[in-house]
Amino acid sequence: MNQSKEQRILNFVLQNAVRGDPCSVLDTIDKYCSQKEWAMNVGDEKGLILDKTLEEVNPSVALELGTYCGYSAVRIARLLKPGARLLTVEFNPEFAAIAKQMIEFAGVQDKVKLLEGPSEEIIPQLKKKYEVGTLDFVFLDHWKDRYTPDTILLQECNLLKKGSVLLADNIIVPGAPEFINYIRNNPRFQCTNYPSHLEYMKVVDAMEKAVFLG
Ligand SMILES: Nc1ncc2ncn(CCCCCNC(=O)c3cc(-c4ccc(F)cc4)cc(O)c3O)c2n1
Ligand SMILES: [Mg+2]
Repeated sequence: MNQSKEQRILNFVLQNAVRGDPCSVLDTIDKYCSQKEWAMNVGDEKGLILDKTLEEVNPSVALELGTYCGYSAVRIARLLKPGARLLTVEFNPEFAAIAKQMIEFAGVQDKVKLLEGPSEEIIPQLKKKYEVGTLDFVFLDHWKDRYTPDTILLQECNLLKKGSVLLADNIIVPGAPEFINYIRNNPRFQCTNYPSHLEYMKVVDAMEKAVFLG
């Protein structure tokens, strides 16, 4: 049974990156996915926008929707202050297994909790089952047509507070037009667009930041 692309990415990291060094894991994934096989990691260019947003917010509790191979989970966790934590949601069991190993190899497992399941099921469990009060930061990188319903669900579950920051990937490609329409016309959010490029490609993409005004 031949390997999946995600397994090949993990193996390349295990063989070429430095265990316990998150930056080397990120650089190694970027090297593989730009030179050998494209994959839907947020990547190095949009990754810098993610980094800058995280440094502004300095979250105590962060949520990621769509873990994939764990690239952005490692990227986020490496910037978290002591005691801060990331909850990351992935419903594909094969991807979750890959991401778990990636997160452990990078040495950020103590900061990251990987939750397996669809966001629509996990979000309503965050307060009681995962002892979340409110979320300081949410990275949306899962099904693009789930960005809006999950943003509404986060509000309904009282998981956002004044100042909570959402950052959404792939505003142009694959695109999240319904989310953009929802969030930019919602007076409870202050939006900022960050033009960029699709990971590892010369294709235009963008990220959208939305600050919850309470
Ligand atoms: N509800 C729920 N709950 C939890 C979940 N966990 C996973 N999922 C499903 C996530 C499925 C993958 C989402 N990501 C993308 O589709 C994506 C695609 C591209 C892309 C592809 C081809 C192109 F030609 C160009 C661009 C680039 C990106 O950066 C992307 O992030 C969940 N869903
Ligand atoms: Mg993405």
